[in-house]
Amino acid sequence: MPRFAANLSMLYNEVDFLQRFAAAASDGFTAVEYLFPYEHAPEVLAAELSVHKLQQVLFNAPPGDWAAGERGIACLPGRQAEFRDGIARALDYAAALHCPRVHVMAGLIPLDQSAQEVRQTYIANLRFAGEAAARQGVNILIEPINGRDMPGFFLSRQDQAHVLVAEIGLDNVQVQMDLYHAQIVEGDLSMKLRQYLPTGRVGHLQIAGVPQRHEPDLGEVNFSHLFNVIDELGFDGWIGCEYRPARGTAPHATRDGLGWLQPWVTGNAT
Ligand SMILES: O=C(O)C(=O)[C@H](O)CO
Ligand SMILES: [Mg+2]
Repeated sequence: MPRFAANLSMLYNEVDFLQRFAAAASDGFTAVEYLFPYEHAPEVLAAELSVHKLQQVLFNAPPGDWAAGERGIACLPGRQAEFRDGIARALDYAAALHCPRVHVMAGLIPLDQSAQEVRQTYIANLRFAGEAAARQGVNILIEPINGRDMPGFFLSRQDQAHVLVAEIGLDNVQVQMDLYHAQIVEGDLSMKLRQYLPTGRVGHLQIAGVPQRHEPDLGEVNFSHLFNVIDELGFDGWIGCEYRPARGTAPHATRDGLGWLQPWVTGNAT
């Protein structure tokens, strides 16, 4: 049976961030993920996890200057020192939160650098991150993101991510396969799952309806079918529910949209 984690950056925006842990737990989630923990002290987050009996399964390394439009710095020549500091900070949080995965965003392709320099910078940075993370038993994830939501992002396709992971060459550097982005960029999701999950190189899945990034039962993708494929393939990781509830921030907007999840937590899925 697939295991689902609530993405607290997108779900439960009807309440403040620190209240989202309780909301997710009361809806039956046993695991959470979110983009960035850094506005809160690790012990505050750890207390929320502990009180609500939740596991932290994923968060992101510092992405550079998000407000200025940066979406990671891993591929940016000249930012290696900042990248390394960010990995150290992320790993401190991972230790405090007992979190086994950190997503490292690639960044937007810098147009004033050669493609070769950008690629080499990315690979060297990911090797650094992977080696540092391995020392504390953490996996580093890289995620292809669609170019409509993030124009110019360095990483957009599953095949590109798997080539890079092979070249980085560390067991603990893996792919975060977000089926929302994958459907927009390349489609053929069942076959892509069948191609990539058996490699053991996919460390985390994420889902959302396409094209509006609402609940997975809204839109063009048949997620019930995909959950059965994921189950059949024996994927034992987590599936992050990384969508914006269609009811927005109305009271109980997230809970009222969770009907799609019920068969998968009660064992009544077909
Ligand atoms: O946007 C996504 O799909 C993600 O998973 C990133 O962590 C943040 O952009
Ligand atoms: Mg994602």
